[in-house]
Order: sequence, then C-alpha cells, then structure tokens
Amino acid sequence: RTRKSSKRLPPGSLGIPVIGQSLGFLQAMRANTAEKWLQERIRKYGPVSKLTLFGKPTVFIYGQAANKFIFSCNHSVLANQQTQSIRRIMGERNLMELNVHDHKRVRDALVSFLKPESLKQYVGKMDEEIKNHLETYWQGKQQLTVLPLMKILTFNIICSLLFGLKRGTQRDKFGSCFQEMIKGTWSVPVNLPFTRYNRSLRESTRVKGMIRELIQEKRVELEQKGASPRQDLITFLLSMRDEDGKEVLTENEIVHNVILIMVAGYDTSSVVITFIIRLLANEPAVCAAVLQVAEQEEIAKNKASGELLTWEDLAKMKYTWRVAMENMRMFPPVFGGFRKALADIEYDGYIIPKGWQIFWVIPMTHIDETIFPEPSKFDPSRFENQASIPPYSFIPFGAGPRMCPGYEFARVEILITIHYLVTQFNWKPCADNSFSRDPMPVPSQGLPIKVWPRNLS
Ligand code: HEM
Repeated sequence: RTRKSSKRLPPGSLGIPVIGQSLGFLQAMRANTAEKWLQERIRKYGPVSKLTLFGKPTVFIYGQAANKFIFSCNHSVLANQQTQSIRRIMGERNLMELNVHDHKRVRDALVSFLKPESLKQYVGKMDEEIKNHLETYWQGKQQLTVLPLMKILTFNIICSLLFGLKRGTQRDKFGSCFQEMIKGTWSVPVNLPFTRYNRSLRESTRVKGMIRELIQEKRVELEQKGASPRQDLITFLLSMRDEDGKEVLTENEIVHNVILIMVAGYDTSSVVITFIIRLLANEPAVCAAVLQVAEQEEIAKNKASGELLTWEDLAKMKYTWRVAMENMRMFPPVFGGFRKALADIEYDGYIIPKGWQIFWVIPMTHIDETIFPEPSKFDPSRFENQASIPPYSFIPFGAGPRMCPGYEFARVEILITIHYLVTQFNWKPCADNSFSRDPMPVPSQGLPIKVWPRNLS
C-alpha cells in the first residue's frame, strides 16, 4: 500500500530533513530570484512538486486553479497553518492558525473593527499621524531613506489606531522589539543561542509581556475610568461579549491577534508605499498623472490649511489606487503562504499526504502573460475594468474566507500618504533600482532619495 501511494507522491526530492530546500529558497528570495527558482522547479518537476521548507515536507502548487483550490477548499480538508517558526513567534491562537469556528469567531471580532463603516471614523486620525510624520521626517530634508521611514509611519499608525499607544518611549520600545521579532518569521526553526530564530523567540516573549501589560492598563481604563470601547482595538476586543455575557476572546487570543495585526498591518503597507514612491520617482509621467488625473491636486486645492481628508476624498483617488494595485501586482509584499493537509488530498493526479504542508505563492499568476500581457510593463490601466481580471489571479491580499481583513485599512493609509507626498514633495532616487526579498521586497539600500518641496500653483 505504502509503495503504491508513494508512487503517486508528486515528483521532487525532500532533501535533508527539517532544512531541505529552505536555504536555497531563502537565498533566491534575498537575491530576488525566487520566481526564477520556482520556474526552474516547474521546468524540472512539472506544476506540482514536493520539497522540504522550513521544517516540513511540502508540496508546491501554483497557478489560477491552484489558487482557487487553496482559497476555496473546505476547512475539513485544508487547514491554515503557518510554519513552525511563524507559529512559535506570533502565538498559536492568532487568526492565521485558527480554523473553522474559532477562526470565524475571532475573525468576525477583528472585522467588526476593520470594516469600512468602522474605519470611516479613523480617517482623520490617520491623516494627523501622516501629517505629523511628514513634518518630523520629511520637511526641510534634502536626502532621506524611504523604507525605514515608512516603517516608522505605518507602525505609528497601527500603534495609534489599533492600540491607542501615544508617541513616546513606550511606542519606540515596542517598535524595536517588533522589528527584531519578525526577522525570524521565515527562518529554519533551529532554536540554538546563535540562530536568527532564537533571537526572534526571545523578542516575541518580550513583546507578549508588553501587550499583556497594555491589556491590564486598558482593563483598568475601561472599568474605572469609563474609557470608550471604541477607543482602540484592544478596548474594543476586551469589551465584546457573547450571548452569555462572557468575553468573546480569551486573553491569549487578544495578545496573539494584536501581534498578528501589528505584523500583518505595518510591514506590508510600508513596503507598498515605499514601492509606490520608488515608482513615482522613476516614472515622472505616472507621477504627473497621479497629481492631475487622480485629482490629488484638485483635492488639495479645495482644502483649507489644516483641513483633514475625508472618506469621500479617498473615493475620488481612483487612479492612485490603480497605480497602487499595479504596484502590488509587480511587487506583492507577501510572497505566499502555507496550508496544511488534514487528510490525504488528491490534487492534479497526485497525493498530498495528510500532515504535509502546501506552499502557495502570489507572484506566479501576477507575471503570467496569458493573464497580464507584457507582465514586466507597468500599466495601471489593467485595473480600469476589474471585472476583466480572471478570479484568483490577482491576489496580493489572498482571496475567499481568509482574504486579508486589513484591505480597507491598507487602502486608506496608502492613499492618504501618497496624497500628501505628491502634493508637497518632489523626489528622485539616489541608488540603483534593484531590490531583494527578506521575505518582503526591500529596495536597494532601503531607497535613499533626494527630496525638495513641491509648491502647487
Ligand atoms: C498592503 C497591505 C497588505 C497586504 C498586501 C496584505 C496581504 C495579506 C495576505 C496575502 C494575507 C494572507 C491570506 C491567506 O492566508 O489566505 C493576509 C492576511 C491577513 N491580514 Fe493582511 N495585508 C495587508 C495589510 C493588512 C493590514 C493593514 C491588516 C490589519 C490592520 C492586515 C491584517 C491581516 C490579518 C488579520 C490576516 C489573517 C486573515 C485570516 O487568516 O483570516 N493586513 N494579508
């Protein structure tokens, strides 16, 4: 029996246990050749192949049908499970690890905070954070490095909106622990004193402790000082009750999901904004179009000094959002993810054994020329008629019941930031145009640029 079923395993070698092909893959990510690395596998083994990634036997699948299978497959067959390193670092009760009822309960709680009707109230707060950032780090500067600044910005936005953390030392301490913690999420899970993984685990313990303290403070604020449940995400989650009057989320679930939101919410958007800045520097025609066609100039001119942007202003920024989407097509911040087979699965004529992980990737359909003709050409007009894009092929945010619930949050912060940047500054790059993946795309030297003010006439 074993021989018969092993015959139907996908082709490819599992390599050395635990490590397998992880190092080769990570090296390709860093050299920004991960797509080529995968294409080479596909050439050698065909569209379905096995390998070992980050500690586990894995089957790699790709393409529109594979995406549909991953994003719409029944919960009882495919579970969400991240790699061991991600699970240990972020906490096993975070949404990306939960399945079926737990997933729905926790996701519904997060979505009721992140949905558009709720976000509308926070546009002004985001606007203030962004203006404050530009005053502190951009105005009066001649040269600066974009990526680290965008990380500060998106981190500050998350801290302010989701956790009610004010600017200052507590925020800064959080920020530096976080940066260290997430560096080990895509690493080989070998916990020895000198490994990347080990350092990240230590930072993760500190971060979890800090969030527990924060939760204690918020409980007091809610119970004794009459703080509003809507003040921030933590107070919101602490205040949720089920029909029996019990708290909907356990404390562990709050801690682990706060970590998830921090990780999911700030690194990704900082990368998208950085790559848009890089693009606008290299393509003056697109930059001019963002200003004029996208009504950014018009919107700015109709504002009194100090007046904040509104939800309605954002709805007008259609061209800017198409630029952002085309950017995410070419440089998706998330490269891919993992699911776990809960039963032997038959896929495309092969068996994916129970307990193995499935590796799905985002960029492969984004660069498929049968879906996006001339894929290396930047062309925001591809998104003019979104209905013409086949389902499960443009997936920077995933799809289906697990699609990123932070989509609107990201859209709001990206649009507001680009609005103030293009209406107040000019810039040009001072390094080469290359980038690597770590695992998010990182432009050469973090994208140093020269900046000077733009005065709208
Ligand atoms: C441009 C920015 C962003 C991108 C490209 C992005 C992308 C993604 C992707 C690809 C997934 C995985 C979907 C899957 O496993 O099937 C995901 C999940 C998730 N994202 Fe985002 N994300 C972004 C911003 C955000 C923000 C701002 C937040 C929160 C404020 C957020 C919160 C989450 C959460 C909680 C999940 C887990 C959902 C689940 O498993 O049900 N993301 N995101």
